Amino acid sequence: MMESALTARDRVGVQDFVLLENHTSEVAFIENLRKRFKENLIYTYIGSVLVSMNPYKDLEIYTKQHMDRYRGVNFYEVSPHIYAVADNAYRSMRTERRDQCILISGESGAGKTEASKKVLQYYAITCPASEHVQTVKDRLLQSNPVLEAFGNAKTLRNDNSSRFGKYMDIQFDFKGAPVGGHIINYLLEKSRVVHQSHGERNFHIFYQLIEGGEDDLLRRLGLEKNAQQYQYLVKGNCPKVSSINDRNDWKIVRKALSVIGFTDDELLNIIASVLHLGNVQYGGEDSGSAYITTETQIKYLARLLGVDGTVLKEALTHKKIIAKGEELMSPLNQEQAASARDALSKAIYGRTFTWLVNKINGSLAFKNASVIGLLDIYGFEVFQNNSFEQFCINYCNEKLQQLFIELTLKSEQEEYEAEGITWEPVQYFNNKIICDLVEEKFKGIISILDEECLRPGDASDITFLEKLENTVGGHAHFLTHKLADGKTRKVMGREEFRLIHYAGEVNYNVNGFLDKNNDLLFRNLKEVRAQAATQFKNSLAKLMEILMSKEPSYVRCIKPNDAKQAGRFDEVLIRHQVKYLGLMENLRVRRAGFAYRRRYETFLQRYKSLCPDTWPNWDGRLVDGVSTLVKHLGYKPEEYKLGRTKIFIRFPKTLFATEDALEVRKHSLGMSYSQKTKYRKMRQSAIKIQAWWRGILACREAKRRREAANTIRRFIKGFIYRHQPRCPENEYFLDYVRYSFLMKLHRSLPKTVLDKSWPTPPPALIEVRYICHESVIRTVIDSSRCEMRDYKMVASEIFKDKKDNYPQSVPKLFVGSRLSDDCANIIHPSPQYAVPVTKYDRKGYKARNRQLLLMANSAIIVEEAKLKQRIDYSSLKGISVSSLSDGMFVLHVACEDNKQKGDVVLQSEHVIEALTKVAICAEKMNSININQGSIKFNVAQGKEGIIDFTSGSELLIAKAKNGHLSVVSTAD
Ligand SMILES: Nc1ncnc2c1ncn2[C@@H]1O[C@H](COP(=O)(O)OP(=O)(O)OP(=O)(O)O)[C@@H](O)[C@H]1O
Repeated sequence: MMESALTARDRVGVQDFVLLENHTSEVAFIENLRKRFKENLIYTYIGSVLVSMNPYKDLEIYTKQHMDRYRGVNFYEVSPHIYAVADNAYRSMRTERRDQCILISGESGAGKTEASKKVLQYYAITCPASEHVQTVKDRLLQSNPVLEAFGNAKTLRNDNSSRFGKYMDIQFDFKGAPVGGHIINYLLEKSRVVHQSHGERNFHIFYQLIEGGEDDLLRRLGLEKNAQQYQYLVKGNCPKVSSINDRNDWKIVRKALSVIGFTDDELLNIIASVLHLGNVQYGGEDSGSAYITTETQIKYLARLLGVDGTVLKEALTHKKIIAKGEELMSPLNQEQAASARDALSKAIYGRTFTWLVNKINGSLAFKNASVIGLLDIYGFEVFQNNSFEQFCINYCNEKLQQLFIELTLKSEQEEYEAEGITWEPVQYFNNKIICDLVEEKFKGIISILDEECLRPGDASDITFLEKLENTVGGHAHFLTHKLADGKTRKVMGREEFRLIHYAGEVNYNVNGFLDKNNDLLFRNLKEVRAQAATQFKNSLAKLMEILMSKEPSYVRCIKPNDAKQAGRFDEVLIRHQVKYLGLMENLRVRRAGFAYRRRYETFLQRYKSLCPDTWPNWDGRLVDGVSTLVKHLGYKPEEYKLGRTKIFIRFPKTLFATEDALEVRKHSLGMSYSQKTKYRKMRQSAIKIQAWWRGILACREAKRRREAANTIRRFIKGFIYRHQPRCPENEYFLDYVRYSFLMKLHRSLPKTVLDKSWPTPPPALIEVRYICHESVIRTVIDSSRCEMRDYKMVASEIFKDKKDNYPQSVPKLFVGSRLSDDCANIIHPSPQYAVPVTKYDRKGYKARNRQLLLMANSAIIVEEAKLKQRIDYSSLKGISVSSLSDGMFVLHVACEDNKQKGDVVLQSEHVIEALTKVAICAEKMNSININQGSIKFNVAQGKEGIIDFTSGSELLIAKAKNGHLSVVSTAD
């Protein structure tokens, strides 16, 4: 639980930044990140935002056990994790029936793709499934390697960098099973197809095909098994990367393509065509016109693309112009032809990518579903030289920040309203002003760019810059070299304009702005140009619309160093990202009012021991309990507010003080319950023995005084009658013997209940026998404890990591009998064990007065008010139970036995214990099925019933609309 981790806050930091005392201090923020990173705690919250540090090493935190730990539990009960975000979104979608989205941002290499993969895996493994669903799950998971092959590349910053923004919808049916998906791609970095910087590569698929492609295939495509042969693959001088195995990846991609349903080789023809296009070379005529010198390439291209070679040649050396209303083909010079060729390559690749995404969407399509969207998009990018791409990416981030602020403020405001707490205005920077500067109609930068492309005359990047100066020159967030003061001029180029984004200043070089992303070929140049940025603006607007309609969760990824090294915390780099991710602004908005809020029951449960009025239990209204508690703790009125269902605490220090007080209190409570019980038992037996001893002593004294004269005679007579029942003749003698025995016992009284060294009592003494009897009982209890320990081992084998409420059963004793909590059942082992249970029928009706009795070596008897149902161990065929934390279980009974009335559906508070005992008594340890989703069972006369299990906030057992028995289990 979040609160319990606070005790170690000095060492491991706080797991929610809202608990930082000085929440406006960037230094404190970074220090907290550092502490946690050092302890491999890569996840930290800012309220409900997850901050994730890339560990650059495999941490053991993504196992099935981890997934189980996060299933159906409250966000704050477990340590921060991407699974908590995934689970929270899933549960909100299920319970509130609202579409969700998870926005993952961060700079290249910060771990966005890994995070979205973890979310997908979480759903693939933990969500219920059917056979049909399995295919969809496979397709969803397999779409990843395909998209990565075509959309990812090795860059200097990340060996597997996504070179496109991705929004993916995962669609779930009414049962919560993933049944479909939909992907939208943004901003594919097409320029990479034709050019790569030093140390970088083209998209993975090219190398995979060349390295891994079968000989036949390569022959058909006219390719050689050598990446060095291809102009488009040699620019970065980096064909091989140690962390990438192209040959293996090829196999994975081929398999994934077939799972998604790509059977034809059309796709590979296109990939090969791009490589051939790259090798098309030009010569120059005297007139300056370009001609093609590489005929082989044209031959392959014509075949692979299914076009006429002559037409293709003309298209690669000419452009279409319209002169005096007539279409004419005008020859290109060598340089123009080369760029036309590259533009064609980019266009082909870009369209293939979109086609691929559409095809994947087709294979995943599903209607009428609830949706969780995953947006994985580059964070703010600031390089030495920033161009059109950075402009688009940063604009996108600006919009996402605007959305974040709007939605966080909105949800804070809504929560305050729902709780009846007055909203206090929050001071924050609203970046709408920057969004407007970029996107406003007619006056915004994008509109000006469109206009410049369309206007007649010689428009250029520089005229665009001038136009910007004239139109938005006075804007507070815009600057150019010309408009800047002397100092700023020194750090700005003449071809640059500066935008003061929410995250900081960025200078953009206008060079190429007009040309970027344009298909130069086959189409009217200006028409196409004019759409470039607007298209992006529109698709971004659509994305914002999609996101606005959903409830968002945020994951902010941070890269700890540029060297891709584990354990290295580069403070400068991290500070930079904290700034560009807007994390301090996030924190400010989240901390504007109250740092901490919890539901009354949770708060009271945790801290009730700190106030005598609320400890051990509070019987009144929860709000009054909390109010009494915090008053007792001395909270000042300005430190907290009580809402309808929650307490709001303004400062972390108030919570810390409470948590520290709890720690002290726990120590003072000291003695555990079991120690106390043991002590009490020992004390009781000592008192009993001492009382006897005192009585006997008094008796002896009296007798001595009264019968001194007869002592010897009585003693002898007593000895003679010693084997007789107590009578006047042996009374004196027996008392003496008893006295001596008890004296001996008194001198060496056993120190613990476990001590078995009781002296043998004289046979005739009833009282002493009783004492010994007790000792025997204790011995039996002890041995039964050993037996219970063995039972615990069996329980662990059956349930550990398989059933959610197994961990809760671990500290609880498995007692001999839960009905009569004394020793009777142990001494008279019939029934051997008894466990209280509730019996349910198919429709969810309960039977009353029930107990499950396990008879030694024979049968299970479910006793009810009117009838007993007996199940012989031999007819018990198996046991089914869900993997969640409910207490339902089904005893499957052989149907050929006519005496039986079908399977028995039971529920127990002590389900782990009950099933362990049943399994052991009936020797069915291997016949317990732990199911996810649902359990089928037989009802009398061959009818069938189904129990569906889901997790939710309240335990509920009821008949569902579909006739099934629906069990909603809670986390605890
Ligand atoms: N949670 C993690 N555990 C272990 N390693 C990780 C984790 N997250 C990221 N990494 C490592 O960091 C590398 C880069 O991560 P990833 O590809 O997810 O970054 P990204 O933010 O998607 O980058 P880009 O924007 O360039 O695509 C991964 O290949 C992996 O080696």
